[in-house]
Amino acid sequence: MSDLGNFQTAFIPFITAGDPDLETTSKALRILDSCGSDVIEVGVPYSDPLADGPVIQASATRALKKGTTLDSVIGMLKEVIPELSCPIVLFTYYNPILKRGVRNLMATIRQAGVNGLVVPDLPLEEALFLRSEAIMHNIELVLLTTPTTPKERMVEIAKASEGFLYLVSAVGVTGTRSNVDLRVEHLLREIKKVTDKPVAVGFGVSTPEHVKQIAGWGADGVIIGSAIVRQLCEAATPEEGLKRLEEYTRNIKAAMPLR
Ligand SMILES: O=P(O)(O)OC[C@@H](O)[C@@H](O)c1c[nH]c2ccccc12
Repeated sequence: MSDLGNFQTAFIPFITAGDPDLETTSKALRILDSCGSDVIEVGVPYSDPLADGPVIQASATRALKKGTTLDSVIGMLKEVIPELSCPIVLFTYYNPILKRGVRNLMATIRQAGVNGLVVPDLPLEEALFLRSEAIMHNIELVLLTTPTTPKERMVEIAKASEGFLYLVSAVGVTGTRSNVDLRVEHLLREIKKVTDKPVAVGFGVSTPEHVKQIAGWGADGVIIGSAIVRQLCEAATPEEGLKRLEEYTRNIKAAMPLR
């Protein structure tokens, strides 16, 4: 994944697996892929998503109520990944990994065809252990840095992150904001001084204007989660949700500037 969109700022959508159901998720993955997503983050629903705002929390709750588990998500991915052209990054909190066992998880997701992993609540001290296990299984562990991460810690995170670096653009939880935090421009400049790895910006992004602004500041990729999840969950039926998803994704992709 270290070659995010070479000629165009990369579009990285996030989707909660199992909301409204796993069959719709697999159809949504095909749509996101065919509409030109460069990487897709697939979220494993979790009961205590501390970093998530109301939209993704509600999405995880619905998926869990449908009985979605780490195993059923991996089973669905194993089916659909061979039909996709873009890499898949599994998104899970740390607890389900510890319960399953790090080595077992890495081997299982690799075998399913997953390329990368994001663990939002992973402490940096434990990231290095997880990173070595991930590398052994040819999985890229993507790390996150935030507007409040101290400079020296951000340098360590940038060095250790595989694939790309996730720059969280805003303090707080996920969820669409009306404006992108202007500090992102400075943060991107600071990060680009210490690493040549691609940097993708997420949190609060939802409109073509946001995307153009972030790309104009030099981001290699833009991550959109809550606004993607809303296309599906605000629709009356899964079919209508998939139509809304396709329309929204084409809109955003069209706004991605060439670099
Ligand atoms: O929902 P937003 O504001 O578009 O932000 C992306 C975010 O959803 C996705 O990357 C993500 C989902 N859950 C997370 C938890 C922590 C960090 C990031 C995430």
